[in-house]
Amino acid sequence: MPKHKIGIVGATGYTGSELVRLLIDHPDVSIEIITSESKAGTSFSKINPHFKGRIDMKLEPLKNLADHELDLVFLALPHGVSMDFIRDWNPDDFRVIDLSGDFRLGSAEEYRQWYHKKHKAPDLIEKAVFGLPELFRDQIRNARLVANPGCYPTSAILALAPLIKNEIIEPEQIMIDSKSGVSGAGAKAKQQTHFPEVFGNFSAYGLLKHRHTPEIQHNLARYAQKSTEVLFTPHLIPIDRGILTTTYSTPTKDIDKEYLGEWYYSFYEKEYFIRVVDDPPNVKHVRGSNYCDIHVTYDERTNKVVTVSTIDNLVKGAAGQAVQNMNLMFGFIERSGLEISPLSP
Ligand SMILES: NC(=O)C1=CN([C@@H]2O[C@H](COP(=O)(O)OP(=O)(O)OC[C@H]3O[C@@H](n4cnc5c(N)ncnc54)[C@H](OP(=O)(O)O)[C@@H]3O)[C@@H](O)[C@H]2O)C=CC1
Ligand SMILES: CC(=O)N[C@@H](CCC(=O)OP(=O)(O)O)C(=O)O
Repeated sequence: MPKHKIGIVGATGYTGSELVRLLIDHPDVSIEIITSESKAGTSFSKINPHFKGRIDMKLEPLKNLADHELDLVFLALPHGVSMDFIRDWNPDDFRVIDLSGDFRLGSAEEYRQWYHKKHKAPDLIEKAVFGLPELFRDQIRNARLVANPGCYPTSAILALAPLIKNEIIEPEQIMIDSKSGVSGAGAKAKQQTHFPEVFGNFSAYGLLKHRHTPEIQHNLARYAQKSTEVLFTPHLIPIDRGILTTTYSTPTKDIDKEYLGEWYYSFYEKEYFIRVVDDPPNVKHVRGSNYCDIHVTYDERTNKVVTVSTIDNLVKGAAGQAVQNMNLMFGFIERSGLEISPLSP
């Protein structure tokens, strides 16, 4: 079978480079074009010397996309920039997986409220499918536009879905506390992510107003068909990649700890990338891989269900999940190109 032709827009960024890393070894696709505006004309391996001899192709400007007959384009662009591209896109030309947050929420109004910008392609919001394969697999298969989830929402939604689906917890009293490595903030230099600011430091940010709050609420509600409310606090920690998320929720009924563990095992039994684990996982257990490790327990003293989950923000939290979505959209084996063992220690 001829290989499917793909393009990666924003290939100089962290998630774009990670897409290149995963897709050069994918058996069923060929990378036809990788783009950058600032580094167009430069070879990819010149910017990323670890790819020398692996992928030396030149970065091209976005406008060259039209010179290629593509089956699918990954957009690894900042939010706000993605919707400019998608606004002018003809869905009959190629399918799109957007790694930004532009199409993950429920409406243009919600987008304006949390992103503080007017949405430029509001009619496409409803047509986009939230690309969390474990929960929305059937819709992803037929989608022309997939909104790849944010990294924090991936770790939180996967940890909470079994509890919400089976009405084990109150869906409107959920606390979520997440910690992320610095690559979550992207490759562009910013003061908050500058080495002297981050090294030896640990800080909370985006308190009460981080845009992943509605993303988690909206997509959990969409999955479980009930309204949810979460209080989400992200933190920046001095590691390069990885996210650890802890959730606290109140049970709706008496809880049997053993039943809880068994329910998680059975809920994710067929999911290759979800590992339900007996002890709290750490970020090195998933580093470089597409796994999400999840631990669940119950505290009788405070009557709270607690989950701890970990992902690599650039893989299951971004590029790996995008490849998993592409595999579904093209009818490939879902884990094709993603059977990567974690790098720990
Ligand atoms: N980092 C992470 O862990 C995660 C990121 N995401 C999302 O994925 C997307 C990409 O993130 P990330 O890779 O971290 O970001 P980076 O800042 O590392 O990279 C952004 C890329 O976008 C390109 N770009 C920036 N502005 C423009 C523009 N105006 N026109 C065209 N190209 C532009 C840059 O190319 P150049 O400057 O070379 O032209 C660069 O290749 C974002 O929406 C982010 O929120 C989602 C989940 C996790
Ligand atoms: C550490 C850090 O800064 N993380 C990013 C989240 C990365 C991500 O998933 O962002 P999108 O929703 O924009 O795709 C942040 O909090 O903005």
